[in-house]
Amino acid sequence: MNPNVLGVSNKGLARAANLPSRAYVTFLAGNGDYVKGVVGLAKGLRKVKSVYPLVVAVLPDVPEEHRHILINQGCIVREIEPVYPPENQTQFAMAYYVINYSKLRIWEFVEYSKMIYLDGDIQVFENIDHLFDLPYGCFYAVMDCFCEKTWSHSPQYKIGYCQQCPDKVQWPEEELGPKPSLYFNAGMFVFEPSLPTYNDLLSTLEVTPPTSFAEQDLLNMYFKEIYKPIPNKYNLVLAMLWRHPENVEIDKVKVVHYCAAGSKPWRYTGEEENMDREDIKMLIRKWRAIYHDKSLDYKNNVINNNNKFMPALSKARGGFGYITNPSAA
Ligand SMILES: O=c1ccn([C@@H]2O[C@H](COP(=O)(O)OP(=O)(O)O)[C@@H](O)[C@H]2O)c(=O)[nH]1
Ligand SMILES: OC[C@H]1O[C@H](O[C@@H]2[C@@H](O)[C@H](O)[C@@H](O)[C@H](O)[C@@H]2O)[C@H](O)[C@@H](O)[C@H]1O
Ligand SMILES: [Mn+2]
Repeated sequence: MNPNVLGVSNKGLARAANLPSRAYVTFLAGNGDYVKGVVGLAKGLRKVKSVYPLVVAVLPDVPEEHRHILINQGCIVREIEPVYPPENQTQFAMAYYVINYSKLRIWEFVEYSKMIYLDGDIQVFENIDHLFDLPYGCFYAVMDCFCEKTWSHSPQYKIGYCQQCPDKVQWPEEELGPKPSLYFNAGMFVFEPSLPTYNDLLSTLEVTPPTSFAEQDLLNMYFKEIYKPIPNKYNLVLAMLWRHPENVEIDKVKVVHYCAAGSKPWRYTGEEENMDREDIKMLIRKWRAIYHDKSLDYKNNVINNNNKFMPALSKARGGFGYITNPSAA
């Protein structure tokens, strides 16, 4: 019986069964090689024994074959419609950033009370399930860095100011007005799906002129009042290694974000600037070891649990590596 017919949502079922309705979520667009990033992420979460499923929000252009690869890796694949920004002449920092507005659809996944969003070019090397227990009502993410060329359009970059080292170059308030609010990298964040927030986000998008970092700029503006920075170890933006090494304790890093130019592990050649660094090569090796580890494939991790209750829910909960009955997956 579909729980909704009973007038009880999955979230209601989760509460009734005292199960937290939580999940990781990532975003996949196109028929290119980012699917390898998502497979790596799926296997990485399994390696660290996360108890929550990974939902993959896919655009319609993601081919069936890629969707099956992800389902066979234990992911919950959800198709979303694209979200486009208002007509604009913006030069995004990267032309493809325009598709990243579609990430905003994940606020519609209200069967989950809390989700952790992770870009497909992220890897989780240590369990971060505890972040789901952060207090409700805030938006948690790691602060970004303004020192890469991708920021050359910004006043911060032009004067050499970065929030990662706010005392190095003082922000000239009299000349440029108040210091910018803390700004997060939108490759990883802890959030609460909500239809009112979703509808308000999309309405805000319709009246907001697009800017260089697309949905990342919009999210920073929208959640400014409730944004709470979390430590860099939860989303190591690779540029931090050469821009702010004093802020990085590599042995304590739990999550690595392969966002620097040339650092996508599935297409890494080592030719781009900074890509011949020993720490980069080590992080690429770590990612590839997980990606190629067959023991981390979903089929090798099927665990029957005592699915005595909530068959609908347990399927919805679809543990990550914890399968109720394989045929139901
Ligand atoms: O062709 C693409 C480009 C991006 N993405 C998704 O959008 C996210 C954001 O893009 P990206 O990570 O390349 O941006 P960066 O963090 O490097 O600026 C990726 O991680 C993927 O999850 C995708 O699926 N296909
Ligand atoms: O669409 C905008 C994107 O903006 C962010 O990427 C940027 C940002 O981190 C800069 O600070 C870096 O300099 C740059 O390399 C990196 O690509 C997010 O990682 C990505 O998910 C997405 O939101
Ligand atoms: Mn990314």
